[in-house]
Amino acid sequence: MEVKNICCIGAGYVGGPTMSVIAQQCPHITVTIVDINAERIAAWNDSDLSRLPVYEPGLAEVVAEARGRNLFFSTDVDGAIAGADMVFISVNTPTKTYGKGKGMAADLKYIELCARQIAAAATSDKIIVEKSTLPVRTAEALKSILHNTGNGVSFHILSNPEFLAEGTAIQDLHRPDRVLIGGENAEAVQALVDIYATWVPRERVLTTNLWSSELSKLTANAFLAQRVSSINAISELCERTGANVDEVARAIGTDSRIGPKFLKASVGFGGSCFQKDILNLVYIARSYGLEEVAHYWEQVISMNDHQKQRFADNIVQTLYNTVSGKKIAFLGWAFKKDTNDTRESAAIYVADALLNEEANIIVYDPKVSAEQVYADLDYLGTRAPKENRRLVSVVDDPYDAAERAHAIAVLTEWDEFRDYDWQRIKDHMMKPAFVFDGRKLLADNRLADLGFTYYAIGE
Ligand SMILES: NC(=O)C1=CN([C@@H]2O[C@H](COP(=O)(O)OP(=O)(O)OC[C@H]3O[C@@H](n4cnc5c(N)ncnc54)[C@H](O)[C@@H]3O)[C@@H](O)[C@H]2O)C=CC1
Ligand SMILES: O=C(O)[C@H]1O[C@H](OP(=O)(O)OP(=O)(O)OC[C@H]2O[C@@H](n3ccc(=O)[nH]c3=O)[C@H](O)[C@@H]2O)[C@H](O)[C@@H](O)[C@@H]1O
Repeated sequence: MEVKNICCIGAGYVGGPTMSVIAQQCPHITVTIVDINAERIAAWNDSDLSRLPVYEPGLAEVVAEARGRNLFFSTDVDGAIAGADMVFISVNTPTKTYGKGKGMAADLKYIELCARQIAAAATSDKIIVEKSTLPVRTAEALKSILHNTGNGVSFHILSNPEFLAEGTAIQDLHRPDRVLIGGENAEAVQALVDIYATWVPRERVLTTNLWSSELSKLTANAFLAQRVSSINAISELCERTGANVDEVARAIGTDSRIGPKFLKASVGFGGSCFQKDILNLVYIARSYGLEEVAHYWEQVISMNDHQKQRFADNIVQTLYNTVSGKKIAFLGWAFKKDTNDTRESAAIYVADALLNEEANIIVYDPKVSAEQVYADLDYLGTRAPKENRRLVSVVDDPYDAAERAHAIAVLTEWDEFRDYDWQRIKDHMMKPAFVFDGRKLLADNRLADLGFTYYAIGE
């Protein structure tokens, strides 16, 4: 089965970069990425590459190479489905906000809509690839919809979860630790293996049954998040005992069974997926009556919520038990460095807790717009949008953020924060000049020697 035309439904953080790399690496395949969001598609087609809707180091170069050659962005979903041999589904699968499973289960309505649209638009046989992160056994539902509502053409369903991390998406896609493909039909599996094998060493392309592939994605995210919650739990103990969490992480990480990666203590993990996927795993376990399994994984989220809350609490307590009317400068709003994505960022929840105490917050983030900051706070619904705009301002110069601030809170580990003129910052702050480092980023900057009162997570 040779694939000549690929359609990807969903031009988001996954669909955009993933398909751009496939197009770059496979010039013989035409890749069309479609989305119902016309504004997003227009941004992907913008001749000014700095305006692509997703910021990822190296992405603009990949798009520049392939766009218009064999990579296309379009709103014509039906047309792209009809012309494709292989259709990737890469739409969002957020946590349900209503009905059964509210706050826990994945909302599969966008997936189902895609399946129905594929069934209606398809006039020839197709391979359908689940690229979105889905609950185990979703392929069964997809199969049922496709076979019962289609035009008599046949569909083979594959699971091909994506493991890229934001901020390093292009590097992760160029050199993945592994590519995972689950499926029942050997020919369909081979067709997708062949695409990846163009640039990924064959031994790194793993094939499994459908259900293992679907479940492996949720499991991978649960294990990764669990490591962050584990080191964050230890960070609190470090703060009480004089141990230093980075030293502990290094000491345990050199054990090859534990490994050094993903052991950086922080103000809490964010991002669109860790929490959503663990909640989904918990929901699935509970739906099979596996209460202990559900409870076990739930703790990863409880620890993360605790970490964000205690970071905010520490700021309030240290500032003499009141932040009312005080100016707190936030360095960073994105959920990690090198991305403009703010979904579930710890900064949102820390800000919310401080705003409940009537703090004034001034945000600086090199890649996040004021609009986005307000949208994130408004989405919580804790207070009126007008109130968020009264209490929070967003600036595009870090030194302006620090001006007359009572404290600085570091929420994202952007490299540039290390290189600031910290003496200049201190000179313009209220005294004592407090820094609360939620990323342990400035531990080597000798802020205490400069006269700051410096607190870092885990020391
Ligand atoms: N963001 C990440 O780093 C990763 C995300 N994932 C998974 O990938 C999936 C997609 O995530 P993101 O790309 O972050 O989401 P996103 O929200 O950035 O993009 C999804 C896109 O799908 C579009 N869409 C929804 N329904 C549609 C329809 N019926 N027809 C056409 N377009 C439609 C939306 O307009 C949106 O632009 C999720 O399941 C997520 O869990 C997996 C690995 C990494
Ligand atoms: O399914 C997904 O969406 C993706 O989720 C994560 O990727 P991502 O959320 O983009 O970024 P990570 O690097 O995993 O960071 C997640 C959060 O954990 C935090 N983190 C990470 C590592 C660490 O040691 N400490 C720590 O606090 C980060 O600051 C960030 O807030 C996974 O790493 C990807 O493999 C997966 O594909």
